Amino acid sequence: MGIKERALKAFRATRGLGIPDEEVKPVLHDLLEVYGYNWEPIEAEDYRALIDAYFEFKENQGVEDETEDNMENDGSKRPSKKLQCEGQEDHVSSAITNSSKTLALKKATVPLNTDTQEIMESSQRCSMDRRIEFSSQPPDMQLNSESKDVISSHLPSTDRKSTHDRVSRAVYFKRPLDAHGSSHTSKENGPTSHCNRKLIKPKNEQLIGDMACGESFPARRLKKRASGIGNSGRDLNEKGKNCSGILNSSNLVNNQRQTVASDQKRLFLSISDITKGAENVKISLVNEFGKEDLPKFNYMPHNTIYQNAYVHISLARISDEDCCSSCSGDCLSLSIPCACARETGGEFAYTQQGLLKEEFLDACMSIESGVHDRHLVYCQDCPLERSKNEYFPEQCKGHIIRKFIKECWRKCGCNMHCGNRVVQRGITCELQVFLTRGGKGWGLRTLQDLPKGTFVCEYVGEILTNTELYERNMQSSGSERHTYPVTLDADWGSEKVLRDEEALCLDATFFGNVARFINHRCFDANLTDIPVEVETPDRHYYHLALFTARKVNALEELTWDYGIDFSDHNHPIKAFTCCCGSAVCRDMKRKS
Ligand SMILES: C[S@@+](CC[C@H](N)C(=O)[O-])C[C@H]1O[C@@H](n2cnc3c(N)ncnc32)[C@H](O)[C@@H]1O
Repeated sequence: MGIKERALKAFRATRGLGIPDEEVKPVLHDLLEVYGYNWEPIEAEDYRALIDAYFEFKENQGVEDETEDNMENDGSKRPSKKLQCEGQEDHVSSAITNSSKTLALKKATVPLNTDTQEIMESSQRCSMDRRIEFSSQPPDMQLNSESKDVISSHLPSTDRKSTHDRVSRAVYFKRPLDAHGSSHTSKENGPTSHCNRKLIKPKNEQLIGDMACGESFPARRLKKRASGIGNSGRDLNEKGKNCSGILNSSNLVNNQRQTVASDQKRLFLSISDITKGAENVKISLVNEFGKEDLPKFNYMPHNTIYQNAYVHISLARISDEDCCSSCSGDCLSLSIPCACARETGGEFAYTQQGLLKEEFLDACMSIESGVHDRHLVYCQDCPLERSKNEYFPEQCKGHIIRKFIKECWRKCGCNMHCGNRVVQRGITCELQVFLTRGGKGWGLRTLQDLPKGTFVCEYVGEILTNTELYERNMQSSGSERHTYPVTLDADWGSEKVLRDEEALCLDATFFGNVARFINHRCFDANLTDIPVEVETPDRHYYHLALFTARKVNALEELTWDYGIDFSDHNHPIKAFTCCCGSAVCRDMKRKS
């Protein structure tokens, strides 16, 4: 592997912990010097030595700053830095001092070059006369074998006011359904008063407050080098035990790692993989503020039926018209779109690069925004309305007729690398759950630049009938309102009569994937959701895939317009006060 590639991999690893590249670069420089430009000890154990050196550096930097101030004032000695965590102090500095694994870094002889190229150059300049004292063993940052799962140990304490969506997608509702069968009347020219969105071209969101790692460690070059960067030999597990319930209340999965830094009494909590190995990629979680409990849910990479939902998956149900059995290889290389593409409106939705075609994406977004024709259908016997009561006193507000993507599947003759199989292959982007600022709780961000049309993840949850969701909501107390259900109503406009067990939603409250962390943004969200048919032609069940609506930069929060009508005061469930920060926020209450 080339040096550039190695440096990039190192940045990727530290980015996963919310550490900005600019800050880790000088540390990497120093470490390379220390290890005689041998990358192996740096790369070992997921860059443990580098991560530890970085946090050591941050601590020492703080100590240095304090010392310099103190010495200027009264000439006193450097105070020992103590870990402070929710009111408790942990004498980390003594652990560092007493450690037999002290790494004495010699002062950097290379200038503060901070780009990869410079790291390459200095790496190539490797000289042999460096006198280094260090232990080859990186510190043990891993939690012990008692550790299991921190995710399931805490309930989120964020203000989880109940939300709703009166139109379709992200519907937050609770209403009983006790009748079977429905008929729909298309009223495409009917009123579109509620939630009547205009098409607003998504533009770069201002990153106010949500680039958490950038804020915690300001992106500035490190002017001072710590004299004692390196292995501390500190026992983070011990520290964890001293650090309130967050770390000791549960067992952690072996490969999950928590880092606690005493940076101005701030708790820096990090979990390396909330998916517990269930996805193709690891998805980390960081909390730099220390004021939030961990989310409590079970990570699940695929939708799963809770109980009564009717989702019939069988090869026999897939007719010849619903698959491309005579294809082979990659369907995208065909001159004539295959049968699956014909289901997607006569052409493939994806490009050779695996992105959503711009025209397809724009068409989907314009349908949702209603800039052209909103394609609403109003049910005469809406599954949500069937049992009108105090929870749903109004008439059906209409459902958007949406464009579907149809992916190739098992009965098709093509292979798994076929370009018409994107969503079914799962998450490939580098994502991170982080604690947002400004009242939104946890959020999701990308750690890499994402071009427009990138598949990010699907919205995964328990498949519930609307009745089951209603019953769930009835059982939950006011403070535990479910705020994660999404109605699968993209095909409710068809002539098909929907039985209760076919009127479905996805609830990610207890079981779900990373999409449950995606916050709402009015109008100009950077993600959009598109229904995807994969394993069954029955469109009352489908996958809800989230794609980038524009180019999204690394570290930007990923957002999705839930479609909430904040002005609908009649709705039984009060929407949350929107803190999306969009210039076109629909929550007038918030604006005023
Ligand atoms: C699907 S969850 C998103 C993840 C959530 N922030 C968390 O901490 O788990 C939806 C909930 O997040 C919060 N939320 C999402 N978007 C918001 C926004 N723009 N303003 C305020 N709260 C928001 C609301 O409490 C909402 O009920």
